[in-house]
Amino acid sequence: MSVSTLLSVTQILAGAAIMLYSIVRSLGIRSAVPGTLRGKWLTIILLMVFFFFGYLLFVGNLVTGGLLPLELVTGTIFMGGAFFVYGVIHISDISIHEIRKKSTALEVEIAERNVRDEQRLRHQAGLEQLDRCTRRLIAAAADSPTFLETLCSGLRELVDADLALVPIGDHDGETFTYQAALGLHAEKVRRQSIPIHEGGLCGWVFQNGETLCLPDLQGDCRVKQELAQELGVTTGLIAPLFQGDQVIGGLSAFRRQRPFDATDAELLTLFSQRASIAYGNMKLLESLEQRVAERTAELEEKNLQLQRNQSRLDHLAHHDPLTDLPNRLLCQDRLEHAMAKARRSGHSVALLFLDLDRFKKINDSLGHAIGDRVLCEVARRLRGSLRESDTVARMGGDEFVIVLEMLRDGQDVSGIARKILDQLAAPVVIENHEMYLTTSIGISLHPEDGATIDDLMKAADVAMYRAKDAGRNTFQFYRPEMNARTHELLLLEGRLRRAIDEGHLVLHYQPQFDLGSRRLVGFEALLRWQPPGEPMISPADFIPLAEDSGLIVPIGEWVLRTACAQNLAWQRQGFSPVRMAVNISPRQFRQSSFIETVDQVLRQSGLDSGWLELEITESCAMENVEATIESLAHLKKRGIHLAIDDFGTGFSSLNYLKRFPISKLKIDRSFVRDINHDPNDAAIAASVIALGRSMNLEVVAEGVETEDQVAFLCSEGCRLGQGFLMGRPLPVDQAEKYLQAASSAG
Ligand SMILES: Nc1nc2c(ncn2[C@@H]2O[C@@H]3COP(=O)(O)O[C@H]4[C@@H](O)[C@H](n5cnc6c(=O)[nH]c(N)nc65)O[C@@H]4COP(=O)(O)O[C@H]3[C@H]2O)c(=O)[nH]1
Repeated sequence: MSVSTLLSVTQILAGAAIMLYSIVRSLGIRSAVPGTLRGKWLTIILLMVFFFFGYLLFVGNLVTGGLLPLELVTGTIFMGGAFFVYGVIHISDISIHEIRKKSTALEVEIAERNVRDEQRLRHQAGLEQLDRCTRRLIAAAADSPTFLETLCSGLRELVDADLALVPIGDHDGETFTYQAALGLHAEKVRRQSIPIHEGGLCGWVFQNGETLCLPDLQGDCRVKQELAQELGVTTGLIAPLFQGDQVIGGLSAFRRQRPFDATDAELLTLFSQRASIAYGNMKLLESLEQRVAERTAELEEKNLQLQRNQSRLDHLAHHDPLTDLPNRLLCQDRLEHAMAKARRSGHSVALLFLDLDRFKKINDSLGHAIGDRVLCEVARRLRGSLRESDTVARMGGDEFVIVLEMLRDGQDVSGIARKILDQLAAPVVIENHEMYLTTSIGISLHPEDGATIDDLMKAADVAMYRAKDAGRNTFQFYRPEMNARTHELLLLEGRLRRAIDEGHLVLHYQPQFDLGSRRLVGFEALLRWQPPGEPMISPADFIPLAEDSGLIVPIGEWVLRTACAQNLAWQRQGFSPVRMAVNISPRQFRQSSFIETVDQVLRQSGLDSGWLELEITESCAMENVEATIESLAHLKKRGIHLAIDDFGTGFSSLNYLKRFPISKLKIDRSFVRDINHDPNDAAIAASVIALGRSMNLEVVAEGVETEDQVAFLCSEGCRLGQGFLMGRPLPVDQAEKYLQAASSAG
């Protein structure tokens, strides 16, 4: 066999083997072709070369008529065909494999891309949800509870949790409380306080301040397994809430299925960051609001206080602080309204002016504290006697005013005035002191007695003085002629002032005797007002006026000076010295300069103080007893004699009497007058005499007009007397006759 035949046979056999292999492989047997042949393009090019070469050989053979042996051509063609078959089969095999491979890779890629897309979508949706939740949070930032509830519901929606919890750290720093809880068994944990170190996942976040995603709770030591089982949750996610660097709470979410993943964790982290800021803002707002609320409350309280103070001030401005009755201001206001109403309705208004009789004595003898309580009691009784619509006001001191509205006639007023007198008649008992009060009431009516407040007040005042003149404890309606009397008094005051300046005042002297021996023992200086060409004016008519106007002070000093000078003059004329008694008015006695005045008068006149006797009335002595005792002591120290005048008419307390450094009591002439006819007067006179004797005091009976009176007085042991029987008050020249008689009698 030739080489070419051998080559052809070999080619045919190799081609057949390759074809067989390719066919078998194409039937499913894995290719054992070396990897280098697997290159698709290389295989096709090789096939094309072999096939083309074979074709050229074949065509060349045909054309040239057989340049090459047929076997070689056939073998080459067969070989090329085999390779072609192999190539085709192998390429298709390679392509299918590659396609399969690529398709798998593509599937994986598509799956991955889907997952990524899904995650991106979920992330995107989560972000949108996050924005919505954040907006809701900001909108809900009114107060902590609302905020935390909104936060919790946002958390639940954001990560689709079955249970959402918002633990917030407590003030103690040791515990936290589930301030909000939503979802599965939320009520079990809501408002529960738990120590941080026992707080499971929530406790963990307080300690670590990080987001923690636990796809599977089971077996994790940070989780309270029993609780997780009880709640039926399998996966958890928690993120911290911060304020500055400090963890102040957390957002925790749990699900029963579908483990939480990184997207959830990322969303929750973002949400917790925003929630931290919103929570901080809310807290700031809350504290601001609280401060505003506190400040507002403080201001409201201050405003209230201001209003209370204002109304208290208003009240004080219009009420008497002692009795809480309306004061003068409010009274005038009410009177004005009442008058306006009366003008419209045709009714009358009555104004009652009340002045308590002798209230000063209570005040002076029992002290101001008791005096004040008496005034309160009077206020209470007055208020109780009248209708609610009537006004009772205190004008000051012991003066009260009553305004009665809508009256038909004066008859109504008389009834009310009587009722008031009756009400006040009941004794007032304060601290064991039983006091009997009376009052004098002056009444004026509108429109009859005055069109203005001033006129009405003046009219009621004038009527009140007439009630006093009429014996007190009564009421008087104003009458126009009363004004004339007031006018008269005003004129009198003017004239008295002129009388002092022009020397129209003179002293008369009334002798005082020893009733037994009828020996002259002294004189009492008595003031007289002698206007030129007019009848003499009685001291009883002008002394009260002088007392009220204060003129009594200069007048009294003049009397003292004149009486001392006269007594010394008589002594210098050679008459036997006698004592000169001078009346001292209460106002004069209360002058702080009184002792000084007496000293000065004695010094200037040169009269020995032992020949001067000062008389103060019983009521004057009892006004401010301690001051009286002190003044009397000073006078006594100077050797001046002291006598209590009008004894028996006042309310002397024996306790005080024995403390007065006096030497004489003068029985008031009202008791002496009926001494022989009225057993009461006789008893009083006898008692005063006995009292004087027991206290080692001289007793002088005033107003002795009959021998019977002398006999009675002597029988009771009264040594001294003064009266028309033995001598009237006389001018100097006539008084001297008594001195002459006494001197000549030796
Ligand atoms: N019916 C009657 N009356 C008699 C009798 N004996 C004396 N009198 C009057 O009784 C008054 C005695 O004076 P008095 O009690 O101190 O009462 C005095 C005294 O309180 C006061 N008074 C008089 N002069 C002064 C004075 O210089 N200063 C002060 N402060 N008061 C004076 O005026 C009051 C009245 O003085 P007078 O009118 O002078 O009235 C005198 C006198 O005239 C009598 O037998 N029958």
